[in-house]
Amino acid sequence: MQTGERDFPTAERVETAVAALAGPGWGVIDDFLPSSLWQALADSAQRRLAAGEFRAASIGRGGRVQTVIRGDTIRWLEAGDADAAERDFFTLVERLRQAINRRLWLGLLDFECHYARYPAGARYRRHLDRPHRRTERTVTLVCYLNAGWRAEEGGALRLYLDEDRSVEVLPQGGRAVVFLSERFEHEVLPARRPRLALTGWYRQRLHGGRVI
Ligand SMILES: O=C(O)CCC(=O)C(=O)O
Ligand SMILES: [Fe+2]
Repeated sequence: MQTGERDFPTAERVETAVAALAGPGWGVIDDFLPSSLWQALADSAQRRLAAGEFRAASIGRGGRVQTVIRGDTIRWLEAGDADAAERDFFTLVERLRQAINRRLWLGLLDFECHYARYPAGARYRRHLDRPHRRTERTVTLVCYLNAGWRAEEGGALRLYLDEDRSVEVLPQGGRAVVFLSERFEHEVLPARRPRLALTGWYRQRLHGGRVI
């Protein structure tokens, strides 16, 4: 951590995320990232976008680009070329990883994440991040990087809780959503303005295509 202010999320917010996963399996945590950090991350994303580092996202493993299903462009974060804000983010997600493992025994080994930018009108249709345990992805963490988002701008994450219930979460800067990747289908609704997020997954080990 570089500054006291970046020393987030506080133990309380980490605890909220862990309790959400242990209880309903999902949760929304406002101000999970302090404004200094999410704004710095938004700047980093814009810089990487301007440098041409984003690519159209594909579907599934080695999948094809299908913008009807998924219209965002992404840039994976790499520890090797991370800037100061991105390194702070890695420190925070490591803290949460350890807290989850202590409480939930999920055996999370690591974390992969990318920036995702949805141009106005783009969406990501209903899907599961971990279909049939075929991927290592166990816990999804999405952190939003958008200043002053208004409800009428759309772009909510719709999370399907069960057969008849869903919640819609606006991509407000600093807000995080966590959920168990194999349990909750979700979709990104189209927005009226570009929508930026840092999306990541804590992973378990896969062995012969199955989790051990
Ligand atoms: O940006 C979001 O709210 C969710 C993105 C998502 O579902 C994904 O990248 O798998
Ligand atoms: Fe997803």
